[in-house]
Amino acid sequence: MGSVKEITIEDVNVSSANQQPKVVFVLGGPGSGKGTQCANIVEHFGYTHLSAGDLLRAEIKSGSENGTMIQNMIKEGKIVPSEVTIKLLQKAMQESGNDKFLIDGFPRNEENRAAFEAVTKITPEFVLFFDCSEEEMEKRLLGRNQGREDDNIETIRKRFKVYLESSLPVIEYYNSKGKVRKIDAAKPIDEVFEAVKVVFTSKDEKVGMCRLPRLFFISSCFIPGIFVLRRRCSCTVDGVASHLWVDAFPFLILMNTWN
Ligand SMILES: Nc1ncnc2c1ncn2[C@@H]1O[C@H](COP(=O)(O)OP(=O)(O)O)[C@@H](O)[C@H]1O
Ligand SMILES: Nc1ccn([C@@H]2O[C@H](COP(=O)(O)OP(=O)(O)O)[C@@H](O)[C@H]2O)c(=O)n1
Repeated sequence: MGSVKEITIEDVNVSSANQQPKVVFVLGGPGSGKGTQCANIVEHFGYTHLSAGDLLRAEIKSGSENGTMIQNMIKEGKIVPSEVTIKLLQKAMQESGNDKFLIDGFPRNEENRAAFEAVTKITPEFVLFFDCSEEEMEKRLLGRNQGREDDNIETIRKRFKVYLESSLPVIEYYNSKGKVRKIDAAKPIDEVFEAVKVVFTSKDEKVGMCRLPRLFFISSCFIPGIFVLRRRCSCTVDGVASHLWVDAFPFLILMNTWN
């Protein structure tokens, strides 16, 4: 742990100066489908997927000095101290070369949340919350077959308890700030992704042309039309322009609100 230098937000690779990395937290119970949907989001929307659990498991494998502690915590379904997980996340962000991140399975408790915001000064764009019943999650975890030490019924029950007691309050915190985008994760994988796509392409989340420039852009398309109409109708510029504006105004408003 001591070998990882303290990284600040300035160290994280961003596409342009003074621009904060865009972070989406992906939360939900164990087995709700976070990892599965993150893979789809990466493919369609160009994010880098950072799974806190995967980073911790890689840290165990690397033989780091924290390995045994992390392994014991995961076996017990407990939450690893924030300091460890945040350093792994920061290092992965720095090495990615991207500026858009899906942070999956983090923050898992209030300590994770507050420490991340304090250290990185990053607040998430939004929180993608996969809502699923325990019964369905248990079935999925027992059938996951990835050889995970924590996918046994005893540890699964402990993870559910930690999720209810520590992770749900974090989701509630972001909900009170209007940041939660809730997805019904009990549906089949394709249907869940359809709902996810709606979130990522909605006009509130999309990074695109903002309203005012868009209005000017659309309006400017009408200027050549005014001259064509004027020639055809041989009437004054003012006359044609006022006609056009009156007729086109509702259309322009519609275009400007449409994504
Ligand atoms: N919508 C779904 N319906 C059925 N099975 C799913 C669905 N989403 C994921 N799974 C399966 O459930 C298991 C857990 O999914 P995973 O994405 O690893 O969950 P998480 O990252 O939230 O723990 C995997 O075996 C995965 O293939
Ligand atoms: N922020 C995090 C994320 C995971 N973890 C640990 O890693 C385990 C597995 O997390 P995960 O996100 O890979 O898997 P799921 O429990 O979501 O299926 C958790 O049960 C915790 O023990 C943690 O301590 N802190």
